[in-house]
Amino acid sequence: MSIQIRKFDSTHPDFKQQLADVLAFEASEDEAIDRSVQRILEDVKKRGDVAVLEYTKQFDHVEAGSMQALEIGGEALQAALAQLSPVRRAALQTAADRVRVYHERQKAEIGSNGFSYTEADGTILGQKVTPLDRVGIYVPGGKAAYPSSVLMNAIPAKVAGVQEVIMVVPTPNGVKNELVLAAAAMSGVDRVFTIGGAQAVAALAYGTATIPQVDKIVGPGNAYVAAAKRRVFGTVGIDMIAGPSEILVVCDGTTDPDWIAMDLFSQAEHDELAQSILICPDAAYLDAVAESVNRQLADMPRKEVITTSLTNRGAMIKVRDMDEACEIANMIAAEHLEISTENPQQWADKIRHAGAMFLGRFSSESLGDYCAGPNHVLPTSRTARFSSPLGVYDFQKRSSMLQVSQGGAQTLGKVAAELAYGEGLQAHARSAEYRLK
Ligand SMILES: NC(=O)c1ccc[n+]([C@@H]2O[C@H](COP(=O)([O-])OP(=O)(O)OC[C@H]3O[C@@H](n4cnc5c(N)ncnc54)[C@H](O)[C@@H]3O)[C@@H](O)[C@H]2O)c1
Ligand SMILES: N[C@H](CO)Cc1c[nH]c[nH+]1
Ligand SMILES: [Zn+2]
Repeated sequence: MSIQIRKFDSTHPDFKQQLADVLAFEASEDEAIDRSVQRILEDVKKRGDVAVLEYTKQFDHVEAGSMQALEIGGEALQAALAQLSPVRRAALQTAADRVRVYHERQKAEIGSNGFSYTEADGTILGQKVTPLDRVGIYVPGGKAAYPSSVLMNAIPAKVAGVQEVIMVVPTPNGVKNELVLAAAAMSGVDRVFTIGGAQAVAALAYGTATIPQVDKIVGPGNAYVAAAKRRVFGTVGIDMIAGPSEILVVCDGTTDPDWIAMDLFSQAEHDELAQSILICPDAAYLDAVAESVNRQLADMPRKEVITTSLTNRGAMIKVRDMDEACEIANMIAAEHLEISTENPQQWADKIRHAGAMFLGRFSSESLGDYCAGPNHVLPTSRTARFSSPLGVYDFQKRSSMLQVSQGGAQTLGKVAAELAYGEGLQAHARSAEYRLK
């Protein structure tokens, strides 16, 4: 099996259009997914647990007599943790500790006490920060199991002070991943249901007889999960659209081509719809990476997923220079951007849009996926132009606080009444005027 990754040259007159085509999902595929997700959401909203059980049978091949049978209790979670080998447990603990330290630092940086200030007349204005009451975390599980995603979702929620974290994770053919369950125990998840896809998102968003409705749903998933989150937004909060994984490598042509080929594989192996792109000013280097891709493919267990992903959604782009590479990187706004160059900071300074930036040859994206500390739940499909990594801030909300003194009511009352009359809103005006002396 060999891979032909499409090659592009930024000097080609149609390059902008070619790039747009590379970045777009097949529109028809997207619409078909959205239509089927809409049906599933409506059905779960109407029929609750019964519909979730049916879809779980259809998509995950798990037949359960009741939704309770799909809940994994606290004891089973603790047992999974206890049964890990010492080496694996230590690795999980190290990752969890590093993720916690990073998010505690983030919480300290963004603040959780709000603020207030007092004006000369005694009026107090400010903002109160409150953790969300109950959140749903989606942990993907269709093609691979993601213990690391349990940590990345649950730890910032608990650091923020969320009372109740409800996790959903599909278990295709009923196969439970012990490391996923152990990670749930380690990160303090409160309840776990083995359901996935749009039906799990619907159950969390609308609530069923068994699954409590949450305030917000966070976490990554495949295109069905992403479409479902998009549709339930408004009924519940969502963090972002974190769909099929993406990696963009900007390289100056001096990193070992085998390293870069493997970095491209690392995201391609997630999903047929994952996207891996390499940009470099050196055409010979792109050829060397293409050769390495085909040489190393033979050793990859997930060959078929990698091949489909790289063939359909992969790209190699020859650019004039590194400045142009950064411009294109900003247009792509990838989930992960590796800047594999000498002095990477000078190029990072030119990047405005990326979910996470990995600077220098030793910062492989995979370290961020598991244990470096920053969150691996990141915006995909160019939404890094306006979205941020999952963080403590996603599990907090803010309320404005106003305590107007009698003196303040005099000054503000006149201003408010004048503007209210201007808007034709009598009650607003009088409500302010009643408090004037
Ligand atoms: N952006 C991030 O932070 C991040 C992190 C980890 C993983 N990921 C991505 O998460 C995704 C995980 O995908 P996955 O498939 O392994 O697991 P998943 O849990 O996201 O999806 C599995 C579910 O998809 C549903 N499904 C599958 N085929 C369907 C169909 N034809 N119709 C309706 N529903 C269907 C099923 O309900 C199934 O339970 C990958 O794309 C990976 O790249 C992203
Ligand atoms: N790369 C994924 C985010 O796109 C996260 C992950 C988990 N495990 C391996 N990788
Ligand atoms: Zn990954």
